[in-house]
Order: sequence, then C-alpha cells, then structure tokens
Amino acid sequence: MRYAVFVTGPAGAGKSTFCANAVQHLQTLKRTVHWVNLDPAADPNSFEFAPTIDIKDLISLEDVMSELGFGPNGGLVYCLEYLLQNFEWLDEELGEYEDDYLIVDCPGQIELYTHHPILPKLISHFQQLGIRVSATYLLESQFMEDKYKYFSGVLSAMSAMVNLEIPWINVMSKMDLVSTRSKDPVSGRNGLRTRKDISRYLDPDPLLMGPSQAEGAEKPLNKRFHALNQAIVQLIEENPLVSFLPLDLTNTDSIERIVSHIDYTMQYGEDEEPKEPKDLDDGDFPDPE
Ligand SMILES: Nc1nc2c(ncn2[C@@H]2O[C@H](COP(=O)(O)OP(=O)(O)OP(=O)(O)O)[C@@H](O)[C@H]2O)c(=O)[nH]1
Ligand SMILES: [Mg+2]
Repeated sequence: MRYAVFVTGPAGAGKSTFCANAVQHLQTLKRTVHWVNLDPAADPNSFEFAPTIDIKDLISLEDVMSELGFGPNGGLVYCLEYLLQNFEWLDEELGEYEDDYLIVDCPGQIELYTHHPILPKLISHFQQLGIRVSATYLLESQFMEDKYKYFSGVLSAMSAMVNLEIPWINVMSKMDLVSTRSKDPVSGRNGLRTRKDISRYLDPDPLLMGPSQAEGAEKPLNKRFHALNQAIVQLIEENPLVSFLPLDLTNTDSIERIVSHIDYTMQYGEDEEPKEPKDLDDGDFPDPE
C-alpha cells in the first residue's frame, strides 16, 4: 500500500518546514518516506535536502513567467495545469516507489484549496493509482493574534476541506511563537496565554467572535457586520468541522503526535493493530505562573 499526505495551507504557513521535519522524523523511525515538491516556485536553496520528486523537473514557474509572460499566480496555475496534462511524467516518477509514504508539499496560493479544480483532480489521480491519500491544512499561530483574521482562517480551512473531500487534519503551526507573545487579543491580558486561552483557538470557540472585554459595549457594532458575525458563529456552531492540532517544531513529541494523527486518518499499516492517535499532554502548553 502507498500513502500520500498533501500538506496544504496559506502562504508562509510553514508547509515546507513541516514537510522537512516530518520526513526526518519518519526516517529516524526507519520508515521509507519521500518528499514530493509540488510548488513550481520553490527556491531550491530553501530546502534542507532535495525532494525525491520535484515538479520543477517538469516545469518551473520562473521559465513560465519569463517565456510565456505570466505573472506569479497565473504562472502557478499554468504549471499545475501542465502537470495535470502530463500525468505520465508523474506516474513515471511515482512508479519507482512501492509501499511508500509520500509527503506532498503544496504551493501556498489559497485559491488552489478553495475553488480551483486542480488539487481535486490531482488527488483523484493519486487515488486511481491506488494511493491512499489524506490532507493536512496548516494555519500559522499568527492567525490567533486577531480574531477576525482567525475566523477567516477557520473558514478557509473549512472551505478547503469541503473542496477536497478526503481525510483531513488541521494544524496550528508555529506554536513555538505563541508562548513568547505578550498579549491575548481576546482577554486583553498581558503575559503568557493560558492553556485555556489557547484551547479556545484550537477548538474554535464561536464566542471569540463577540466583542472582547476591552471593546466592551462602547459603541454599537455596525449592524450588518454584527449580523454577518452572527451568521459565521452559527455556521461554526452547527458545523464543528474544524479543530486544530498544535504543532511546535521545537518539541519532538509535537511532531510525533501530528504524524500519528496523519497515520490514523489514512489507517497507515492497517494490517497491524490499529493505533489510536496520541493525545495532548499536559506539557504541551505553558501554564501561567
Ligand atoms: N518560529 C517558527 N517559524 C517557522 C516554523 N515553520 C516555518 N517557519 C518559518 O516560516 C517561514 C515560512 O516557512 P515555509 O516552511 O517556507 O512556509 P510555506 O508554507 O512552505 O511557504 P510557501 O511555500 O511560500 O507557501 C520561514 O521563514 C520559516 O523559517 C515554526 O514552526 N516556527
Ligand atoms: Mg513552501
């Protein structure tokens, strides 16, 4: 059986960094794992090591931009559509590996996940090859700094999940940055965020959308804006699809836990005893003094 996990999420969410860490982690477990780069704009110098399969061997954004006059976003779509038209290249690259685990590093253009048909087509091609697939959607912890930004992130994750329709986990990346930040935007409190503050973001608490204590009842919110917020709150309450696993790359347990969840969503090694994903430990977040 072959497995592929598509690592998706907005630009700069830490996808490539996560892929590199996941590959290294699985290698230390003596598992056969390959990194597949699907980002035609990736800078080869930014990779800690070379991907096994690289879309840039087929087509690169740089060439498309200089030779065909595309801009960066149109160029990216062109490159991925070119890949869809050249599946024989991909099949040949994939063909060498059997019984493998592929970690597929995707580009950061959000529209790829929300409405382009490119990824669904690519994923169904993997499935036709008998590869079991899942996806990981990374949102960086910076999204926890502003509640409106946070909810737009939650909605983007939801819309990507609905678009791709495959087993899925959401990850809040760069959690190492959270404990050092000074202020929780909801409680308005200075100092480290408590475990409870953080968990409201990992398991979206629709009440976060309401006015914070700091905003208080000062001025009535714009009515239409308020109605929109209410509608979003209701959507999230009625469809609790999205929750996030925290990823702190400075903590090996954290990466191990994410990998165990990914394994679980794909029922990796189902011939063995099924394993429950690892739960959160108390040591995962800093508790306030
Ligand atoms: N502090 C911290 N920084 C991180 C972490 N992961 C990634 N970064 C930084 O965030 C930036 C973006 O990381 P990438 O891994 O390139 O993100 P990406 O999602 O692949 O970006 P695109 O491919 O451009 O969409 C880099 O400067 C990384 O060093 C993390 O866990 N913690
Ligand atoms: Mg990347």
